Amino acid sequence: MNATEAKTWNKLQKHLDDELANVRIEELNKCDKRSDLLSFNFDQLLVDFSKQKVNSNTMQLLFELGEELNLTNAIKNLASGDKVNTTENRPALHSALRLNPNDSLVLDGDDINRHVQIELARMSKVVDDITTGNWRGYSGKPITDVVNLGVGGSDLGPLLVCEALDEFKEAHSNPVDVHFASTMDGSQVSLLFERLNPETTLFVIVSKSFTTIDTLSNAASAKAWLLNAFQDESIIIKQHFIGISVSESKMEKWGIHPEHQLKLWDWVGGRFSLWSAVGLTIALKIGMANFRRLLNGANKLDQHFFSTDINQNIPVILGLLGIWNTNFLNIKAQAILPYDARLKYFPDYLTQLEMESNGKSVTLQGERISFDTCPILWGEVGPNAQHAFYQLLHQGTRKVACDFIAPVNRFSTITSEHEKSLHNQHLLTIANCFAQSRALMVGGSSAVDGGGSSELKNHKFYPGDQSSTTILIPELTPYSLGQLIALYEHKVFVMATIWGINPFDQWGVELGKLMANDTLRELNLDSMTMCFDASTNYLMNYVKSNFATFKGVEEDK
Ligand SMILES: O=P(O)(O)OC[C@H]1O[C@H](O)[C@H](O)[C@@H](O)[C@@H]1O
Repeated sequence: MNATEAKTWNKLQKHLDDELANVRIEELNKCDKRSDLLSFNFDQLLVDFSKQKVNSNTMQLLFELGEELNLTNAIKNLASGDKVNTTENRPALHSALRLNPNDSLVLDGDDINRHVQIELARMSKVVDDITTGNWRGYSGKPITDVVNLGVGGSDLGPLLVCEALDEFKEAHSNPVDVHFASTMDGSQVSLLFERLNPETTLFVIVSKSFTTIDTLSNAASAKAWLLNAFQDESIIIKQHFIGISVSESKMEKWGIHPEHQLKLWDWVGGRFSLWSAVGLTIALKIGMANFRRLLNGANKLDQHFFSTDINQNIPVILGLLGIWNTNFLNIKAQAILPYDARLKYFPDYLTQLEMESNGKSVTLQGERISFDTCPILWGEVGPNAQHAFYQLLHQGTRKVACDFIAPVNRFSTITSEHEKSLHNQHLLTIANCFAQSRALMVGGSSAVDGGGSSELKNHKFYPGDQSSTTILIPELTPYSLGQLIALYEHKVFVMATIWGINPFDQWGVELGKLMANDTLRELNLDSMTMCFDASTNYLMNYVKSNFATFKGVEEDK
């Protein structure tokens, strides 16, 4: 059944028109009992939905919509390894990557947790080898720097977690610095080549498919850079490259030594893969024990998602409210606003997670859909965004749903003046977080109204009534971060289920890649042999005829 054909869909529309269309969120918050209905506490998470434009009837109807569209069943199917990724005919079992070591999950007669645990043990050995100084570069020196070469899901997850958990850096006997290079343009690797020492640099080629040109071109440049320093290719590849992929044969073909190949499985989507060996750089930075804590946090949230009734299920509610905002309140944009600079990559991570998963317009049955799916999602560290795009949130013409995210405790050990000052900075940040969500809700003009004529007052008027959710964690730790990420993973699935789309494929990224092949071939020719469209022809001819150096160079074999 198409979402809009659900009886409850129409009921929700009617409920909005009858009960809420002319009610401001601020009005709804005049009831003290609101938090009983809309604030949810689970383990490390406090999720407060009370600044959403809903009342108890809305919630009831949203749960009914979930029932009508078989949400509980869909969750069960996801958890048990059904082939929910229908266009690729496979399960989506990222939750299996964070099972407890003694759990079992049988798929096609095979306990897949056994494979997961074996791979984690292999990953742990690699971490040990590197961080104890056993792993040596070509000249016999221990590794000092590890570069993650990957893009999309093979970059954003590890990057987010490494940046967020920098304070959990483990004191190894041979500590290493981790770096990330993703872009195909070579800018990032070229900077690293200037800074790093080839003797002590190890590259981790992370690519689920091991065909992604962005990553393979960075890897080729890395290999060339190393060979420039030391000419024995077999030693360079063996001692300076690790591969992480589903495809052992492709890693093999590239030359990755079998012991330096770490594996994931095709039932892990790229943007859900940080929990696997794809998280090697995370484990190198924070240690295997902390990596396990990250998995445990996510696992705890999985258990909540898989076993809690939908009316108490936090990812379900987050997803259902996403549907309400998108399809009923007509809110087409979602801002992610962490009030902690350690979470600076969280908006980028969620941009891929949500937009690549749910940026779809075809149902699971292959029919075009007639309603909106994933909103445009973006974000920035909240306090900085206050000085950048909050103007639009407060006074623009568009509705934007906002997620405010903050750890409650920070800088709480106070033994010196500067720590006291840092602690106060944290309180200031939390005050801003709460004040901004409130200002977005209540709006008004009085507080900043300096008087003057009525025309002048307009520019000081804040319409308010912007919907937001506030998510608090006690503090940012591997465990709480695991829960936070898993919360959004499951929210994405909930929204996809209601919309009836497949969140686990990404066919939309293929066309541009194909076209880039022809384009590159033509750019390498002296004159064009193919006719593209007028605009592209013009651009191609412009660069070819005006920039003499603009052509490919033969790479040394
Ligand atoms: O891990 P890889 O196979 O190299 O894929 C890297 C990324 O590129 C693809 O084009 C997809 O858009 C992403 O979902 C994926 O994470």
